[in-house]
Amino acid sequence: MTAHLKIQGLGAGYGGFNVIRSIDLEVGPGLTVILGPNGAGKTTLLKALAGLIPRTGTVLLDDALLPVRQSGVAVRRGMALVAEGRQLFPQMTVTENLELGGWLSTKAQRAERLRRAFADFPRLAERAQQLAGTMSGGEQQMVAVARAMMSAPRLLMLDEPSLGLAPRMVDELLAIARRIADAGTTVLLVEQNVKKALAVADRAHVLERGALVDSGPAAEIAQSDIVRHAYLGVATT
Ligand SMILES: Nc1ncnc2c1ncn2[C@@H]1O[C@H](COP(=O)(O)OP(=O)(O)OP(=O)(O)O)[C@@H](O)[C@H]1O
Repeated sequence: MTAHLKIQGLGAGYGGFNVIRSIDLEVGPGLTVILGPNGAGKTTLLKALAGLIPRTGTVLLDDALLPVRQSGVAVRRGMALVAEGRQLFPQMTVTENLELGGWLSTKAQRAERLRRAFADFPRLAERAQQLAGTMSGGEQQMVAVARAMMSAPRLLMLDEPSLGLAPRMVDELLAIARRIADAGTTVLLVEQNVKKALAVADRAHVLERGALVDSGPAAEIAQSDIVRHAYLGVATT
């Protein structure tokens, strides 16, 4: 079930302007977090990987080249993205939103995955018939993650899942990401909650102005000067 992503010389941006430049990155099994300040290009990186915007360079998923700007192919190959803002259908129920996540699967697969989603997210099972738009921010984020899991991805990309959520909900969502990684799906997480993200991640990369400036095991990155000073508020001595 796990996936291995190999990115070489990746560039991407908007209207001819490259936001990210020549990124080399490997993402293996477990939970990998991308950290970085606002505007560093984290969302752009995930969008480029998902095939939603043009890119240069190569992206290999389990040694097979992923075509540019073909998000359907990326999904078929096992990649799922939970974008910032969740993008649920607010007038549809939780169940209907989840079923849409299984659009590429058979009816039987969809039923089995829905059963599993409700087992993994009991809070959603209780609210199966509730309209997604009436749920709390944290619950909506859970629906978005559960919906992405309906495609049984081997690589799950999460763009700031904890944005705007209360601390307890942030903990819950990061714990969900950890559980998904432990269950065998490779997870690539973009997160602003640096301390909490580093506590659950296996590996971390720091993106600044479109380039990677630090990479390593999460525990080491948590101790690195760049992260301690710029993101964890530790005063320079
Ligand atoms: N659709 C777009 N068109 C033009 N420029 C864009 C577009 N989306 C993002 N940008 C620009 O690209 C740069 C990187 O944005 P991006 O959203 O990737 O950063 P980020 O690291 O995810 O930031 P944040 O943490 O604030 O979400 C920013 O300067 C942003 O203004």
